[in-house]
Amino acid sequence: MPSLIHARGLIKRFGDFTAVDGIDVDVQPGEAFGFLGPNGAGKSSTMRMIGCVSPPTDGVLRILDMDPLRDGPRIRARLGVCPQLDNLDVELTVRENLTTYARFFGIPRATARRRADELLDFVQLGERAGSKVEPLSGGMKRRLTIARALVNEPDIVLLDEPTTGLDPQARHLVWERLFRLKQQGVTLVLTTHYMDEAEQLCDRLVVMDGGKIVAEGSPRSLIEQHSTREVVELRFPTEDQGAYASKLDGIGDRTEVLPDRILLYVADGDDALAEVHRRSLSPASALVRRAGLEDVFLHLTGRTLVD
Ligand SMILES: Nc1ncnc2c1ncn2[C@@H]1O[C@H](COP(=O)(O)OP(=O)(O)OP(=O)(O)O)[C@@H](O)[C@H]1O
Repeated sequence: MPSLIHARGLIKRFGDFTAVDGIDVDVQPGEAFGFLGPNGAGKSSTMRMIGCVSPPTDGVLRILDMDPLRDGPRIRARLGVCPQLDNLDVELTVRENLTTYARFFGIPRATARRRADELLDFVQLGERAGSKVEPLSGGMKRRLTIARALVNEPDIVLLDEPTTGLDPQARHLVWERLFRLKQQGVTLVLTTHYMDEAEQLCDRLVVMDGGKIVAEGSPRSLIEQHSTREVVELRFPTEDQGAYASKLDGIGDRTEVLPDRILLYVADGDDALAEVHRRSLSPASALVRRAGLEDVFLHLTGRTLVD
């Protein structure tokens, strides 16, 4: 089966600046695929090319086996798009936001109304169908935007930073709905700079930095390839964490010195912490945790995902 999204050497330039620098991507039907990277990595620029609203500068891009330059409207009809900033119509009610959008796709009025009600139930906004958009919370607006993206029963749903700006409870509710969609076999393509979001939702992801893909794989395989199993986070009572780094020599595979803490990459965190104490070092705080995608990003780029 051909990939739903196929990119080779895909480039987006703005004047002299290269925002997306020759990336290769393949997304298969039913997959939840992620672009993980910090602000400015080129994720949104990539999504806009996939969404057929920004033409590639160079390279190959096929969406649903069509050419975005020639077949933009036909492709867009089969995409659901949830942009980074909610662009709901505040003049309309919650339900009208869906039924009006459905009209763009030529969906008959009665079908649109039925589908709108089903989708509002799905995103748990059924009781708000008749209310205006403005008083909804950020999480509700995001769920409504997701419902709107599903109105045309799309083959691919594009979500640009689906939970940025939401509080933890609202994020979990969005994740839970997206997980349901995934279980229904909907192909999800999302961008995020939250490693927990990528770990929760993505079957496969690419890590982007400076317009390039620096790694690709499932969250688990990326962590296995680029990190030890556990990490010990040590905070020493000093302005200069680096002063302690040499005292930790030989503990674990690798050490990362951050402005506010030192990370020890180790197979067994408790053993490593015991060794720290044997060396008579007294960190102000010590935490043993499992390695995650943040550690992968730090290892590959020397930087953290969220500054
Ligand atoms: N229309 C534009 N004109 C000029 N530069 C742009 C334009 N759009 C994006 N850029 C630049 O391209 C780079 C990549 O931006 P992009 O929005 O794709 O990154 P991102 O990974 O999605 O980050 P964010 O999370 O901030 O959206 C940034 O340096 C941005 O300033």
